[in-house]
Amino acid sequence: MAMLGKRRPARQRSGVSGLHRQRGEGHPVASPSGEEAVTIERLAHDGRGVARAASGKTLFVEGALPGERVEVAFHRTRKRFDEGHVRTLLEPAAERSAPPCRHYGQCGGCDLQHLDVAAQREHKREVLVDLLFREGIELSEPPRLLTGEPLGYRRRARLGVKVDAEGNVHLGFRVRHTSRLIDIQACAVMLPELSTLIEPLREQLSLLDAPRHVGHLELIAAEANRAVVVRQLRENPADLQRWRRFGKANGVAVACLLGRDEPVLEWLGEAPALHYRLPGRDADLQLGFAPGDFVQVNEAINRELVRTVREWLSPASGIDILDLYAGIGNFSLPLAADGARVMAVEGSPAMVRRLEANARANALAVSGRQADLTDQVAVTALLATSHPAAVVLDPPRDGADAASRALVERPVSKLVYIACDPATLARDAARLVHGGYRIVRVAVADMFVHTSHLECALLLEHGAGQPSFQGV
Ligand SMILES: C[S@@+](CC[C@H](N)C(=O)[O-])C[C@H]1O[C@@H](n2cnc3c(N)ncnc32)[C@H](O)[C@@H]1O
Repeated sequence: MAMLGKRRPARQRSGVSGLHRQRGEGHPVASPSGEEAVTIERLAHDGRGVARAASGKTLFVEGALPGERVEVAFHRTRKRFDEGHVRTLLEPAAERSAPPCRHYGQCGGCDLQHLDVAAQREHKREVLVDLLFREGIELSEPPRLLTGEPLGYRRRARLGVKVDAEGNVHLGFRVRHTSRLIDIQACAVMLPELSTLIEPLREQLSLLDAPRHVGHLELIAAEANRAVVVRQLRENPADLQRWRRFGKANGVAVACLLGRDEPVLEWLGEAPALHYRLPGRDADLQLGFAPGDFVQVNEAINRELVRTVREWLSPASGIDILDLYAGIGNFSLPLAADGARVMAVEGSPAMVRRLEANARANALAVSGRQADLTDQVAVTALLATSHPAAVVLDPPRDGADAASRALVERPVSKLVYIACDPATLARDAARLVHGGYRIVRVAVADMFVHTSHLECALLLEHGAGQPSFQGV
């Protein structure tokens, strides 16, 4: 039986990771046009190509892939590295793929569309492996990949709204690294039923008295309906009336998030029942949510993630599980349906209420608690009072520094750690492994296809006995 997560002294590996160059060496040369031409050696964690510049410095190149010869346009010089983008593609890599979105290259949303999807996934696996390696954890098996459809997967998106000096209204996403908006007509990674709202929304904005008072629009697709949340910075009754008409004409629920400092949500019409479904042991589970609640953005991958957590914890025997950073019960409810007794802890009081309502609606005995999980004393107290056999930990990007310390102080037999930031996951995993846990399963979920972001999950075990890793 292989040990998946092995401790070794932490050391730097390569400085960058991901796909490695396939041909040529990284020597810089001056091209006939006088631009600097380089061969890309590998992909950085953020999806940029990495080469060595003529100056000897490391060069990060947006839009470049390992093995490619590219002419680079420099846009920033720093002390230890330079940054640029591809001016001319001299020799493309075999993995280069035609970006599926017409806004690629300008829109800052998807930075990996030029890379074949299978290679994107391989890169994401390597990023996680590399980050763990740098923390002193060497995996003996590659992470399991959880994949879904590469396009049309986003069930939520926030579009920026800006009015320029000429009074033209812009609706779209930010240009990478800037606050500028690029107008978009459609989005290839949004669910089609959301993407088709973009043009009607642009037209609607142009009809408003005060489009400058709209900060952004949030588009939400639920199981049975669609909603648009208008971030309305200052009230305008005539515009609210226009939004009501927009909702009726387009078959979407419209809400206003009104006010600057402490905005209040108001539905312009009957509040819709927003929910999504998850498979449960005996029947589907229905999870209600409200705008502002955290909801995993990719429904198919979320289902895979939930299925994986259930499989790893196999809670049919009625074990006690503590779900930390529980949201509206995305993991708590399916685990409770499998037979576990779940205590679910979440920081947002509104989401705790929603979680409890979801548990009641699905006839499941999940107890909800509100707590700040960045408080180590609070997490230790939760572990002491609930005596869980297993913990699920799904923190935001900052990771779970306090919770991982508490989990070392009061170990549990099984711990599933889910993360949208692999760097903070690797940091916390190092503490847990140092504190006596072993990594026995690893998964990378391609939740954000065509971007360099990744979701990942670890199963860690504590206590006697060898880990029972059986392959991916
Ligand atoms: C990545 S989401 C995961 C939610 C849920 N597990 C799911 O899969 O939908 C992280 C959750 O942590 C909550 N959160 C953020 N900071 C927190 C804190 N300091 N204490 C407790 N919960 C917090 C957020 O409200 C959010 O629901």
